[in-house]
Amino acid sequence: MSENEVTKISVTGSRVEENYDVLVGHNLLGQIPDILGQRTRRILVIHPRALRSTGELVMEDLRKVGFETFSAEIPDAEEGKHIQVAAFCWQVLGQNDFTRSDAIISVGGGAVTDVAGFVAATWLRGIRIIHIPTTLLAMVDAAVGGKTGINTAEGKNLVGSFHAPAAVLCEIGTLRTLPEYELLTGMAEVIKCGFISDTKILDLVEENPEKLRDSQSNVIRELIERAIKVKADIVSEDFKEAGRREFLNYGHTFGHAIEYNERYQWRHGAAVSVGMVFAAELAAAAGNLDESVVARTRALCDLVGLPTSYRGDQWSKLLEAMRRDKKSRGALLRFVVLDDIAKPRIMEVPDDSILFATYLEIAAN
Ligand SMILES: NC(=O)c1ccc[n+]([C@@H]2O[C@H](COP(=O)([O-])OP(=O)(O)OC[C@H]3O[C@@H](n4cnc5c(N)ncnc54)[C@H](O)[C@@H]3O)[C@@H](O)[C@H]2O)c1
Ligand SMILES: O=C(O)C(=O)C[C@@H](O)[C@H](O)[C@H](O)COP(=O)(O)O
Ligand SMILES: [Zn+2]
Repeated sequence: MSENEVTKISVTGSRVEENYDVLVGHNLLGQIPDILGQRTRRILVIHPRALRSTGELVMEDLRKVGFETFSAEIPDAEEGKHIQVAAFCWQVLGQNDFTRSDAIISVGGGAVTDVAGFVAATWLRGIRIIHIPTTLLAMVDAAVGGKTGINTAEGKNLVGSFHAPAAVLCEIGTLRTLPEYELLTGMAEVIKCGFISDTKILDLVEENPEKLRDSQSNVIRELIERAIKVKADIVSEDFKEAGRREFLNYGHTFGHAIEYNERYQWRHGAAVSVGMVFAAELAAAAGNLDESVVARTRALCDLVGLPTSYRGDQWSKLLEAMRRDKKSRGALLRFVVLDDIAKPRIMEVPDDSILFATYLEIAAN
């Protein structure tokens, strides 16, 4: 594929507002006027400080084609996924008379697309948002499926809504400034898509370890597109997570508990990496997954430089956090597990003892 080619991956939900395109490539901002249409006058660009200059470039481009622009600079990473940050954005929208024909653009990683998406979902009960994800993780996952959310004192992503974006513009060039560790944590969600659906992703990662640190490589581009296709396909079928969408939560029950327990000092992708090893060990302990898949999970995460173990003295706190997972039903914990690669299913765990035994498998000494 030539570097300048733009790839379009469509999400095709059952309702009109659940249909949108994810574009991957370079120089995509020119698409914005067509996506928003002629009635849009005002655009709020939400970004963290680290993306200030990118946000300014986006606003400059928008002004040139006649939009009135405003910006909301928000705290970095998980600090941004807070109700007070949403309230600050609502204030900017209110003070500048944003109407239902106006729009928001998010510029940043998954934390920004999550909170900006939540602001868009709630302002006037819903206005349009275009995501410009600037991390690998946000390109392949956070910006794509219309899940928006903020954290509360009790847990991760406990408040949010489903609100599809008008479009997602994955400008590959924005990854040039992304620190290497952030690129690699994004690989956790890419590998997740490999385990739940597209085996070729796992082969590509294993065969090209040296390319994984080069955000502009053809391998990263192919991984981005394959992971987006996995997510777009699932979201098209089950936008509001009534069934198959739960598979996108592979590795997240334990992963979110780590993030919460670490007060968000661990990156999401790093926590999901340990969570995938936990889920693989759980399925193996239940006698449903071959040990070779557990070993492959550990080897892939190791290859990418992602963690595969966690502190061994935190069980009761982790279990308490996992009870608040959205897949729980009453006292019943539910995990996404694999019967094999690309064969995910839900496992209901009525008894904590198998979970504790699994915890011992991933506990660091
Ligand atoms: N809604 C969903 O479906 C979904 C899916 C996956 C993850 N998430 C959420 O996404 C968040 C994790 O996203 P993330 O890993 O992108 O982390 P992040 O948004 O915290 O960004 C990581 C860091 O990279 C910096 N950064 C971002 N882009 C940059 C760039 N181009 N150059 C330099 N620095 C840059 C950010 O400022 C931040 O410090 C979590 O909150 C997770 O819950 C949501
Ligand atoms: O899109 C989904 O659905 C996912 O589960 C994708 C996950 O990677 C993502 O981290 C999501 O935010 C987790 O959602 P939650 O419902 O467990 O909060
Ligand atoms: Zn995730």
